Amino acid sequence: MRHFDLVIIGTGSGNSILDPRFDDWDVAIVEKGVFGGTCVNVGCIPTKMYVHTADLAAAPAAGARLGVDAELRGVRWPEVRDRIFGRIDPIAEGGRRYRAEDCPNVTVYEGLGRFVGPKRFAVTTAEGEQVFTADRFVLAAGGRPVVPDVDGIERVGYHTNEDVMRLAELPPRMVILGSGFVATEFAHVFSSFGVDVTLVARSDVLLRGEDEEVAARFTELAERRWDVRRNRKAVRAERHGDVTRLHLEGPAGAEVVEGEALLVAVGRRPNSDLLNLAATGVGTHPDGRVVVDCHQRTEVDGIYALGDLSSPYQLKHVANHEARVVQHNLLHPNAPVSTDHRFVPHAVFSSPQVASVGLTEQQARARGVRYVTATHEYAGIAYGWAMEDTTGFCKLLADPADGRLLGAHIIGPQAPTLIQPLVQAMHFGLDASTMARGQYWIHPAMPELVENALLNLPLN
Ligand SMILES: Cc1cc2nc3c(=O)[nH]c(=O)nc-3n(C[C@H](O)[C@H](O)[C@H](O)COP(=O)(O)OP(=O)(O)OC[C@H]3O[C@@H](n4cnc5c(N)ncnc54)[C@H](O)[C@@H]3O)c2cc1C
Ligand SMILES: NC(=O)c1ccc[n+]([C@@H]2O[C@H](COP(=O)([O-])OP(=O)(O)OC[C@H]3O[C@@H](n4cnc5c(N)ncnc54)[C@H](O)[C@@H]3O)[C@@H](O)[C@H]2O)c1
Repeated sequence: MRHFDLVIIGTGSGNSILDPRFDDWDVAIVEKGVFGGTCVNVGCIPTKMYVHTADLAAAPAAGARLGVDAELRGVRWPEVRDRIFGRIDPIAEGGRRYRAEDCPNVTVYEGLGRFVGPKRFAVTTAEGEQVFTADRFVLAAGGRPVVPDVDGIERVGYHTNEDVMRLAELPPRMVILGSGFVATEFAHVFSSFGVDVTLVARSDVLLRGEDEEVAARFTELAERRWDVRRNRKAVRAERHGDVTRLHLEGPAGAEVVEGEALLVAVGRRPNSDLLNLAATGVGTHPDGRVVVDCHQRTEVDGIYALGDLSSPYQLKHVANHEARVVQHNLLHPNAPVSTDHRFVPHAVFSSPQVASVGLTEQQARARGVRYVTATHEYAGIAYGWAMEDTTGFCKLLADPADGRLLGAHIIGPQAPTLIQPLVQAMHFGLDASTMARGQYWIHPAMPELVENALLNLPLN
């Protein structure tokens, strides 16, 4: 039986571990699907290529308020789709070819893999079952969309992020089940392209993980744009010809929403259940995440895990960071480094955009943390006037004792870019007053939003 120095399961973030320092290691890479994983193929990259295109499609409608009468004449969906995947698909194929043909120390196994004993792994490939052992494993098997338990849903031909970006044509109407990142980003994309979107939320607000004021503002704005059904439970799905009907239960009783397409976006679960981890003794949390310590080590010596398989964050920048930690710890097991998950930011590329880092106000309250808070609106800065923005704001929470930031939340144009200096301040322990007063802020640029929010904090 073949024995490797290292086996990597999953070619998303796991594939980035191998660099020239591993050239004298005998390595196997296992992939059941498309090379490159979620981010490049069905996640971050294509969605943001669609979001940018959607922002352009939505711009004419936004111009009227400013006295510019532009018109959207159409969106050439097949062209948009083929442009995007014309860039994406060759990356996956190139990545596969590089590992399979140009890396002499790497053996690629294409197929579903699982443990069949302690540090013993089997892959079902086109050539049959391959079984091998290794000293070290990196589990980077990611996650997959959750499909809720709704009667009939398997029969109606629902979509997920894995196929909705490749639709043959735009449907006239789309029902989106869910109200988080994926639901609100695709609602923006498809509605900007002219699709009538109905969003079905189980919760009272959309983006319920955000700071309460941000979630409330986002929900209010979403209701102006989409048909939003909140506090609804989907109970049954059925297909009539080209139309999918989703039966809901809500505060006002039973109702039905319908569309030519149904997109399911109710969260993702780790792929740990595919790996038969019990055979090698790797443990999982009740939600399926692989248990790791601060060095990304599982409970079994020599087996590491990273990314969506083990992380509560399900974000690519977190998976990348963890992959770098695993890379170091494979090379230097006696001097391991730890992951730093203190200030993990995220952004939702919907419309409006949302970005956040650190504690929300409801978390600060629940944890009994002492905090002061301040808000500044885009309408209160010069560039916000230029845009005639009336809905966006930046909200900060800070520690009254030392002025350090505890949390930052932005809803509005360029939020994912505007938040970055606040992420930096939190990481490097910069207090709000020094950050606001100790540097120039370009006038009249958008970061003046952050400057003013910092100055508004009631600190000594
Ligand atoms: C629609 C969407 C948009 C997103 N946008 C963003 C964004 O803008 N910013 C952001 O930070 N994050 C975003 N994310 C999240 C981000 O994509 C993930 O956090 C990240 O890609 C996880 O990387 P990973 O390496 O852990 O897993 P993956 O990239 O999912 O890689 C896991 C790989 O393992 C393979 N695999 C699984 N099980 C097995 C097995 N048993 N045998 C063999 N192979 C196996 C899979 O086929 C897959 O290729 C988005 C996610 C989605 C769904
Ligand atoms: N911009 C980004 O960084 C980005 C974009 C997309 C996805 N992601 C990552 O992918 C993960 C998955 O995204 P997601 O949007 O699928 O999950 P999510 O956790 O963001 O949102 C899922 C939503 O679905 C709701 N829900 C759960 N079950 C439901 C049901 N049966 N019916 C109706 N609603 C239900 C939940 O209340 C929740 O609000 C995210 O948590 C995020 O980490 C990130």
